[in-house]
Formats: sequence, C-alpha cells, structure tokens
Amino acid sequence: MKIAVSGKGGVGKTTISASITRYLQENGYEVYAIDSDPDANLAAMLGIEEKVKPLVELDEVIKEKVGEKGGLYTLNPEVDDVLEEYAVRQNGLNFLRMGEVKKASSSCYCPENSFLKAIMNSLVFTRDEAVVLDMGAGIEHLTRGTSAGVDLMLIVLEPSSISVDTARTIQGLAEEAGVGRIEFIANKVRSEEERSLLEEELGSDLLGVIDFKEELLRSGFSAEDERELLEDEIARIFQKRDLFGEIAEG
Ligand SMILES: Nc1ncnc2c1ncn2[C@@H]1O[C@H](COP(=O)(O)OP(=O)(O)OP(=O)(O)O)[C@@H](O)[C@H]1O
Repeated sequence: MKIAVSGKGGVGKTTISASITRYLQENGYEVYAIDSDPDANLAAMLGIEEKVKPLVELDEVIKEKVGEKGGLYTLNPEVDDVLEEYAVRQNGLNFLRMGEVKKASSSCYCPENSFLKAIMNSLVFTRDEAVVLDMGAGIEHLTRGTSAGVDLMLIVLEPSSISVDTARTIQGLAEEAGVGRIEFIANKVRSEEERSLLEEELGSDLLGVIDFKEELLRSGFSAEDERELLEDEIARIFQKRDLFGEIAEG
C-alpha cells in the first residue's frame, strides 16, 4: 500500500505523515517512511537521529534493478542491500530520505521524479507493507509518472480558502494522474464554525478533522512530542474508517 501526503506549505504534512507512520507501525505494518521534502523534519518527528544517505543517489541502482524498460522490483527487508545502505531501520520502520535535488532549471525535478516514479511504480509491496511518502509542498512533482502507483493520496489543508483551493488543485492533478483514492484531512481547526464550514465545503471528501493544538504554540515541545500530540487524532480518524484495511483488501 502506497500512501502519499500532500498539501500546501505548512499545513501539517510532515506531522501527519509521522503520525500515520507510527499508527501503521503499531498496527503491525512494515512501514517505509520516505521524506521527499528536503526542508521537512520527518526524521526528527520519528525520533531518528542517524544520518540517512539520500535516495537521489539511488536513481542509477533502481534503473539497474528494474532495467531500462522498467519492470518490477520487490524490496526485501531481510536481504536487501538498498535498505541496508539507505534506510534507518528500527522495529518495522524503514526511514528513507529523498535528499536535496539539484535543480538544473527551475522547472526540472528530473532526478527526484525519476526516483519517485521508480519507487511508486516499480516497487512491489505486500499487504503488510506500507509506504508513507511525505511530499514536498507544491504540485510540480504530481505527474502521472510519480502518482500513478499511489493507492491513497491524503491531502492536508487548513481552514483558509487558499489552502482549500490548493487542496482542490492537488485533487484534480491526482485524479488526472490516476490515483486510486483521494481523501482530505483538515488540520489546525480552531472552532466549531470552522469545522462546519469545512464539512459543508468538502462534504464526503473530508476524511477527518484535527483541532488546532494550542500546546504547540508553547516552547519546549520536541518534534517527537509534536507527532505524539497528533498521533491520537490520526488513530481516531482511522479507527472510525479503516481506510488502510479497505485498501489492503483491494
Ligand atoms: N494541529 C496542529 N495544531 C497546531 N499546530 C500544528 C498542528 N499541526 C501542525 N502544526 C504546526 O504547524 C507547523 C507546520 O507543520 P509541518 O511541518 O508538519 O507542516 P508541513 O506541511 O510539512 O510544512 P512544509 O510544507 O513546510 O514542509 C509546525 O510548527 C507544527 O508544529
């Protein structure tokens, strides 16, 4: 199962990706958490301190494994040299980092795209494995190639019309790209009024709502504390609707 978390900058994608990663891990999945945003701190939120080799270096290796014409490549957690070299692994969690992509021109995301494409389309995962991809803000990377293999696109938004508009744009691109399921999570909701407006606006596309956590405004919160705060909310959303189970069942 491949899950991508997207949305406008700063809406909470990384915190939500980290919470989902832990939720899935606690529910018995082998999780591959991939940080595709060079500015994000998914590692810190998952309590990972080790340096992780960036996956952009792996582009050639993937091409070699799947062949120039494409093909399938199954990551094997027991023996895989790729995981040994590029992942930090602990108890059912494999943390991978995309790394900084040198942009040849402002519109070229070639190495990142080709790797994302390989990982999303060529890698085969079993029912007990889940990929959680924390996507960078912006929509340039949302092409057919990179999104076609995604089973679930979670679009995070805040209660603002700009954030809702961006979410709808991402939804359109993801639909065009052939993503199987697309769901919205509204984060940082401060009042019943905001909640009702979002419910009205998004209808059945809205999977769940997470309240604004005033605690996070206080200093002294670590990245892990931050994730823990949202983890219960994520558990509540996915206990109400077992989307992961539905996807695994096909
Ligand atoms: N429910 C919430 N209540 C209050 N603050 C929140 C909530 N969720 C996330 N935040 C805060 O919002 C900020 C941005 O969160 P996060 O880094 O997860 O967003 P992002 O979408 O990944 O950002 P970027 O696009 O910059 O990578 C963080 O300071 C985080 O603590």
